[in-house]
Amino acid sequence: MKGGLVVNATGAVAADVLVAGERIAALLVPGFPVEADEVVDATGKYVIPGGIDAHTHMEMPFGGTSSSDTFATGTTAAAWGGTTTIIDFAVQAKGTSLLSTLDKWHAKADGNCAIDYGFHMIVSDVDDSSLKEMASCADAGVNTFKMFMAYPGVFYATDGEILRAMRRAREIGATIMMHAENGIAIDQLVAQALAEGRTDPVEHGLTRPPELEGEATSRAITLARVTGAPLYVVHLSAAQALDAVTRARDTGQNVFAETCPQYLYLSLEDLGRPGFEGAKFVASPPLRPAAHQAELWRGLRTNDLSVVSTDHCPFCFKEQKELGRGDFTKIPNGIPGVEHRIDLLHQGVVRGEISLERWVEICSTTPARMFGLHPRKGVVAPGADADLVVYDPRARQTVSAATHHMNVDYSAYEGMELTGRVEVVLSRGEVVVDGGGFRGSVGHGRFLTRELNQYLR
Ligand SMILES: NC(=O)NCCC(=O)O
Ligand SMILES: [Zn+2]
Ligand SMILES: [Zn+2]
Repeated sequence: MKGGLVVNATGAVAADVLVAGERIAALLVPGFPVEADEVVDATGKYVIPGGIDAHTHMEMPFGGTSSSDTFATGTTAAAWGGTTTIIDFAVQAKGTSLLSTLDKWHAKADGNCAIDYGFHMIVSDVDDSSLKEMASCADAGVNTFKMFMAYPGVFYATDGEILRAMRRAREIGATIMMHAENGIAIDQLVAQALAEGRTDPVEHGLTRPPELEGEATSRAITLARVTGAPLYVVHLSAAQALDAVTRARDTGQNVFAETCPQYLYLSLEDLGRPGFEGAKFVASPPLRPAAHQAELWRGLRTNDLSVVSTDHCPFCFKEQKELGRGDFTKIPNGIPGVEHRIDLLHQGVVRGEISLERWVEICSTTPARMFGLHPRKGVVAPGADADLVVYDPRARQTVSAATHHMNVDYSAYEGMELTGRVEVVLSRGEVVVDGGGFRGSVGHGRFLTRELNQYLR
């Protein structure tokens, strides 16, 4: 790979990148003579480590349907967008074991991914047997466990259950990931809305106010402090929640948080689009009033938000979001985005919200460290996997469902004009995307057993 500007979280340098097999062999002074079978011209472009999307939901069962990307289609779309690793959520169905859940997710994903992948585990039953099995999951390379303070009757865990799981996480060196919304209070607001005949998609946002995300985030932080467990707050959307994370981090507590592109670029106004259009934007936590966005960008700059993941959870507008016409509570929750995270965050660089290095850090390096993949992933350096992206910072593109590769019939970012585009993508040394074409193969992606959170060492 010749002529590019190699951008790592630690700095940018003009260098040629020599790949041998699946790994990066050397960074060379530009033009240093070397024999190579194939040369990728990166002149005038950035060479960055492949993106790591630490929060996706492929083929995820939800409300009687399933998210519309399979591991094959979703990981292919991710590759198009410069993401070379995903970490997806295995979902424990109530009454089943964590290890059988892992088997189930392996059966879906193994041999079907175009890029490398790992799993987190959603714990739905907090009982003696699940708590015991958390250690076996960690041994199997899955040491991050998501819990929900929302969705009573489905995934919801009580404070007592959260406390127990956190104690166990602390014991085995695992991290608890939290969906922090006060689901009990939300259910009351939802019941009131339905009783008053308020059924449109915008009600999804109005019945999940940001204060209830702030409250749940504070509570999760308190429980984590009491148990000494590290906490990773997923899909943080509200300024109130960010305040709580900032305060905890200022005291030195091991609290980390991610946000998602939808919370940086979309707002409650989108949920309120005319007719049933708003259903395209239903996810939990909901999109917030636009004023929250500046706070989230601030959090990304100050590292109070450490990671940007997509929470990619696509449901087709025509057949799946439709399930909630006339009752917003039945709209499957989730927004597609795995293909556009790198490009959307690059707009932050273009607008001066974040530096070039910070873009790489939040999209690749920190997720690699947070989820035990560094230095194999997340860095352009000798010895690392040759997961590389040649990024053209000056190309222009318009996002559209007509041209995206995700298996979903709409784009939440339809018509958005972006500066910058992924040009070439390598996954472990194989060219998987080259200009206008996909050259990868489903089945190339390997399961990644993950080590401990490297911020805790
Ligand atoms: N976020 C969302 O609405 N759907 C995916 C499941 C989750 O992350 O809570
Ligand atoms: Zn969640
Ligand atoms: Zn999610």
